[in-house]
Amino acid sequence: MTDLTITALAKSYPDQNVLDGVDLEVPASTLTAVLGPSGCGKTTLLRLVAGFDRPDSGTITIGPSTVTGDGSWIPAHRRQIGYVAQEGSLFPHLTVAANISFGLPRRERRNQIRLAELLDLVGLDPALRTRYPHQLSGGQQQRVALARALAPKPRVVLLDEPFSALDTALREGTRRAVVAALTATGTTTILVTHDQAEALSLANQVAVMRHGQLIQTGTPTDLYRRPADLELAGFLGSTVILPATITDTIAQTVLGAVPVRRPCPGGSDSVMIRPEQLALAPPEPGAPAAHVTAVTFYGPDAVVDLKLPGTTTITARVPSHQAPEVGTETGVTVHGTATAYPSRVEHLRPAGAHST
Ligand SMILES: Nc1ncnc2c1ncn2[C@@H]1O[C@H](COP(=O)(O)OP(=O)(O)OP(=O)(O)O)[C@@H](O)[C@H]1O
Repeated sequence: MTDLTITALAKSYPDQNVLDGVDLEVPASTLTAVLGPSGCGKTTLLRLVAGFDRPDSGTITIGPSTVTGDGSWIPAHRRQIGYVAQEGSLFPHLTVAANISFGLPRRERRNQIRLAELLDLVGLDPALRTRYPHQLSGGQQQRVALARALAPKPRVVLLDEPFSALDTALREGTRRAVVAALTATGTTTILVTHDQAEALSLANQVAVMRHGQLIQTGTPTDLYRRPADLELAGFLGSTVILPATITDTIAQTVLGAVPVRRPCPGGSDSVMIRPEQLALAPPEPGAPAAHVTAVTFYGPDAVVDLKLPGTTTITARVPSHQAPEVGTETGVTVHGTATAYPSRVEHLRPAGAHST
């Protein structure tokens, strides 16, 4: 069941078209990440859904109600929406308990059981209830902000880059606590982020925004494995792009025959794989070997720069304990399938292959 539907939404400012025909369906009780670079229109989209701004055209429907468009306008406070901003949204002069209770209906503000439930939901120690925001870590503050947003049992929660101000150590635990609370309450959620790993790891559905349009919407695995174009492939992660001759569903590449996920309408002469799909092993006698030109150690894994016969260079990502020595020769095999793209000369190095 779809809980939130956005149709042909457009918004411009005097000097700029910010949203240009956005369509999005967010299924009930799921988390959709809207992913895009800074300035692409993510916050504008959230503000229109929340009812803080009006669009130029288009409709927004929450459950059975059209809240914007088709002659309807439901103000922000009647949309049953919770909003969590990047940082600093707590009232500095109120305790944790008072901040969270502020989100409760007036008759429930003294309900200590509900307050305890909300603290538990977001994984906060009840002892923190008497502290003020400046006495909390950034991660604790964001959990309080979420508890306050969830207090009135909203239909939809909007998260505007809620983890981006946290340092790496706090970010992971806070993300997990927030998603656990949203899942436990079955809340329909939109998260906007410019962080690919965050979108891919947290969301049920990812919608990628570019210049005010959603260019592809799908599950995280779909997007990562079958991005709509090579620019999006590179935005979502590192790529290995190889020239290929494709017959039916097999691509002949410098690394041998690789199965292709889907044929490319109009033909194709390049395929994309991810660096972690490359496995390195001692070269087979007679088989082409690659020369290891650099190894970058990242702890659990390592990035290995390889020069193939000719002048082609590619990059593999392997478990760090399997990384070969710089200067040695290695065999390279491709695991899994590749995605085919129409010829895009500008994405290829003069040598004919490329990895980012
Ligand atoms: N009130 C406004 N008046 C004029 N221009 C605006 C206004 N609000 C946003 N913009 C412009 O619209 C564009 C999109 O802004 P928006 O905040 O939606 O992007 P974003 O993707 O959320 O970026 P970020 O990740 O940096 O927050 C930007 O170029 C911004 O300068």
